[in-house]
Amino acid sequence: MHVYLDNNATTMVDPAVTEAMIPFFSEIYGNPNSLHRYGTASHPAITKAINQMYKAINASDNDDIIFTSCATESNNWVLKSVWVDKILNGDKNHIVTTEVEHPSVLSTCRFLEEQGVKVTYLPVNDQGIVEAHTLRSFITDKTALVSVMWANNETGMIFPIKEMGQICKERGVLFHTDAVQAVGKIPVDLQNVHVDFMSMSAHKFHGPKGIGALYIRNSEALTPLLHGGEHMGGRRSGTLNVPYIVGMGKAIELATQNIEEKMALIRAKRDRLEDALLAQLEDVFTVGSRENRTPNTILISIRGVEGEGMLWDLNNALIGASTGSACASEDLEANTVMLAIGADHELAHTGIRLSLSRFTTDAEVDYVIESFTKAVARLRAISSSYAKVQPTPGGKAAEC
Ligand SMILES: Cc1ncc(COP(=O)(O)O)c(CNc2co[nH]c2=O)c1O
Repeated sequence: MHVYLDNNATTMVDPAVTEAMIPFFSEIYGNPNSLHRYGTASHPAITKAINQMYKAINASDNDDIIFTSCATESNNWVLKSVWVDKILNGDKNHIVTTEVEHPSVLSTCRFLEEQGVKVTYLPVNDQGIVEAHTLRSFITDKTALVSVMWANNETGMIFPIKEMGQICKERGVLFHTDAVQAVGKIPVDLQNVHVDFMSMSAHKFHGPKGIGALYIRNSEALTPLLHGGEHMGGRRSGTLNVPYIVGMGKAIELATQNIEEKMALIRAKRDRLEDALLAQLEDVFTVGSRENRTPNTILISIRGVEGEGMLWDLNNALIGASTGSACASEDLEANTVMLAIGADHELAHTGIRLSLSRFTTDAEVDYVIESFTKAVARLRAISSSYAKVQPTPGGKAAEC
């Protein structure tokens, strides 16, 4: 049985999305900027996709939603262009973000530090999130932007974006959220949450890879990252990727339709899997409370079992998962998020991320429970470092 449980990395394109995209590869393929019929023929589909995007996040007509090549571009665009607009050409010099952002935010912030920008990386608590109130003491009159992810890609932990957006609004500071792991997984209602910029990525909710978007509230001015061609009203140049725009619109419509019902179905499977692993294995714990986690994600730490080794054992059982930790040459890097929440270095090497989707079946969950527990037993039997630790009083290793 093949089981794909790495949906936080990327998802399968929903067959209905593929079907919607196909006509725009070889039937309606004109350049949308062309004035002739072959170009204008794609306009209704582009308009429909844009409307699907607006509806899915409850954006208002005054807002902009600009298609990009990916969320990495969207994140780079906001950070670098706020730097140009508010720091190079303004009186600000400071950006606030968190320690556990995606590399497309963290690496861009480190680049900006090399250009002289002051960047504050907010620490996370033992749940892996930043509490909203801590933001207040780090915002200064020189702060140009606060950038905090809506949900973390490794833990699934959901950040208090509504509260943080309110603080930024009160202080007159621009607020960006990388919502890649939230859109299509949990409700995102921008009439109810104040953000100035929001990054999205289609391949996280069963759309194609290579298309993302940036939401801009009230069409806020933002220097383009890409110039030339005046596409998207001059906000982002480059010939529109019509099939992928159509795909993103269809995917976000499907992902957000009856989202509460979809969340409940995915959460039930995730919780059954998590409960079984915690019940059947000793010296394991999962990161973060389920109540404050995206419904599809488990980050489980298995004492005495190297994450990469577990990954390959699962791979041999035809199960696709991830560790979240990057391997560098023969030295494995510890999971940075687990280090950030306070796990010791040994434990931070043992994280396995399991991320389900609406296509995950009960039979697949049963197969993963059986395969996962067998793999742990096999690897612990040959582990030189695993010494059965005394279970915490009252039984299993506590949830972190
Ligand atoms: C929070 C977050 N932001 C940005 C990105 C980048 O999006 P893209 O540029 O459209 O691909 C990712 C991809 N996250 C992951 C990619 O692989 N494993 C992951 O967790 C992400 O999880």
